[in-house]
Amino acid sequence: MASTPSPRTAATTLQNSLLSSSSSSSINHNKPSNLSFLHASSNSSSLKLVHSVSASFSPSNSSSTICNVLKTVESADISFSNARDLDGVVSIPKPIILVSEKLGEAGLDLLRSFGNVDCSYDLSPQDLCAKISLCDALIVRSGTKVTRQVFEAAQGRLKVVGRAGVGIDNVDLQAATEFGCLVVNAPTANTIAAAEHGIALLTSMARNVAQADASMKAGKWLRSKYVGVSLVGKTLAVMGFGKVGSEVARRAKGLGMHVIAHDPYAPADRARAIGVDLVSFEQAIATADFVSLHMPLTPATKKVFNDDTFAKMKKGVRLINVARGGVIDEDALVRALDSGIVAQAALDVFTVEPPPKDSKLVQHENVTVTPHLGASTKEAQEGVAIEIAEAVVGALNGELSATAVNAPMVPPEVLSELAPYVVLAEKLGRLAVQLVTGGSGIQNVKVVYKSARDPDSLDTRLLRAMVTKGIIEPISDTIINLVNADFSSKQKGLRISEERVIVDSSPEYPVETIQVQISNVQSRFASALSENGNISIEGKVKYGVPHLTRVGSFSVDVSLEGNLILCKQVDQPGMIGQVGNILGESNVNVSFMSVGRTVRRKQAIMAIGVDEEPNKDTQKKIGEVSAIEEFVFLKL
Ligand SMILES: NC(=O)C1=CN([C@@H]2O[C@H](COP(=O)(O)OP(=O)(O)OC[C@H]3O[C@@H](n4cnc5c(N)ncnc54)[C@H](O)[C@@H]3O)[C@@H](O)[C@H]2O)C=CC1
Ligand SMILES: O=C(O)C(=O)COP(=O)(O)O
Repeated sequence: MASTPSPRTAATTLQNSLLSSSSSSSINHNKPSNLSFLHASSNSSSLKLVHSVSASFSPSNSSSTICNVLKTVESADISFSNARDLDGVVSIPKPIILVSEKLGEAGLDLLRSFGNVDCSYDLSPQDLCAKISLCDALIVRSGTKVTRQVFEAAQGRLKVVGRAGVGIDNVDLQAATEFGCLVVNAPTANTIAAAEHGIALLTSMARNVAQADASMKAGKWLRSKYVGVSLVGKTLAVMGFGKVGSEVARRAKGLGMHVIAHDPYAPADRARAIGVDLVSFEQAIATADFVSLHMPLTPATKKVFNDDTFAKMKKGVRLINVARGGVIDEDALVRALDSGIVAQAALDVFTVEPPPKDSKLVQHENVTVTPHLGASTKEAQEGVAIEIAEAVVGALNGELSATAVNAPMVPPEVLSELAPYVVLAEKLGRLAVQLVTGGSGIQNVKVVYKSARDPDSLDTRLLRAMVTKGIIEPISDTIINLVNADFSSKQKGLRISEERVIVDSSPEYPVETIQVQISNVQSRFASALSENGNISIEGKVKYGVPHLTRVGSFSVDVSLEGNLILCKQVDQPGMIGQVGNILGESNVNVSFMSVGRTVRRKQAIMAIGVDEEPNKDTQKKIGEVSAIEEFVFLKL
């Protein structure tokens, strides 16, 4: 027997729907597809995995506006097939995790206990693209470039990229977000290793350790050539006062150095606490004897050390870089070394890694180099491997990792509480879009949450993302999830606004009702228009199950499971029987029925939940019932 999932499982299942998997009608437009994936649905107590869904869809222009493709949505062929094992539980194949660079054993063990791990080091970009469509997760260090091409080649399967380290400049985050792929990193485990390497480079550079060692090994004994400089009392400028930078500062203080730092985002009190003055960029570079770089590589920091900046430095300054090669204009550094502005440089990182063998910078006699070893201690690599394995496994389980780089962090307890509302939000979005007449064009959607809770304590990002998913996923060529919902809606020219209305009910429940309104469109079912001319549907969660409670200005009450027929009719006896008979004759099973009316004996809306899709003939017969003014069949 299928057991009732625990709240944790429920939250995880929900997160899968939010993050890692497609839901009931996810469709890959790029090629007709037959996909198997998890679908979050609800029963009275909690969420269950219920369906494997196969969907086929013809290609469409992904840049088309919603109006151009609504007709296609209406004719999409979506078929459901259960994929349960003997216990009625969906069997899920183990995820495939590609590890493209050396990772510590403890992390690999953790990954192996969860999925099938493919350690393929030194893949060419072409080989990576060829493999990636078979992988659910990819773990990299700094050597693998995770480009847009990689996400394209993944064809929607890649759910998470784990960066076993800090810097994510080798991952195209924009592309990851567009493709709905979560990126997580391991930001803490290599901090000390990087800081210690920075100090190692600082001290060995000051005393010419590497050069002296090389010359002795070449049979020389050059004591006067390698006279060094002392550190005590010298000024060190730490550029980027984050995790590594502050640990370098702490250690340099211990060496008796005067430490200043530049970081536009660092709090002054944190610097002051370890006796470091935060100063401007200009002041830092103009006064320092040693400059140590610890900022990330971003568009703002690219080549920030260039001819102009070197010209402003103290003559004879010494430079250490354990951050990223790209923050330095390397040609300018060679010029600064040649002119003596920079007396020495100690570099662990390079614009291109490995740098060309004939690199003037690497070969320069006043430069000490290491091949990106900052994070390479046994301890750091074990720590990083565990940190990233946990983050990737969590992400594959649908959890939103605390180290997510391109998605909001949502605590598990919030996810668990919102679980049925998230399903409701997606279904309302899916219903609302089907009520729009093909070709009308959707630009403005408003989601109204009625809740007894203080608006500040209600996190609606998940709900908004799921309404968005319901609306645009059927016409999108990518899976929509929490990572890419906002991006995808903007790209399609869709403006989704939100309103929170405080109601006088129990704050025990996060949301009383969710209403989805679509304005300035025509509807296939005129009764779905409210007084102000907007398509408007509203739902609520009852006993854990999402229900449709309002269509236009009519109240209804039907569980949002299976499919739905909405009929507008004259309010008169016998209507339920007539329509029920027609459906029964064609073997369409009715799961729920509800009638809502505005004025007695005048007009009513009948909402009928059906397990199967009525064929054209059956739909025609319903339309021919004289008291029925209009009706629409909607897929949930
Ligand atoms: N060589 C190696 O093996 C390693 C290199 N790293 C690199 O070191 C860098 C720092 O790492 P963490 O300290 O862990 O990161 P972090 O995020 O804790 O610190 C980075 C700091 O740089 C600051 N920053 C951003 N833009 C800046 C700017 N324009 N000017 C000055 N400061 C700026 C941020 O406010 C932040 O405080 C990263 O680029 C990372 O990739 C980290 C670990 C190992
Ligand atoms: O964590 C970082 O940012 C690093 O640069 C470490 O890189 P690596 O994992 O050793 O290739």
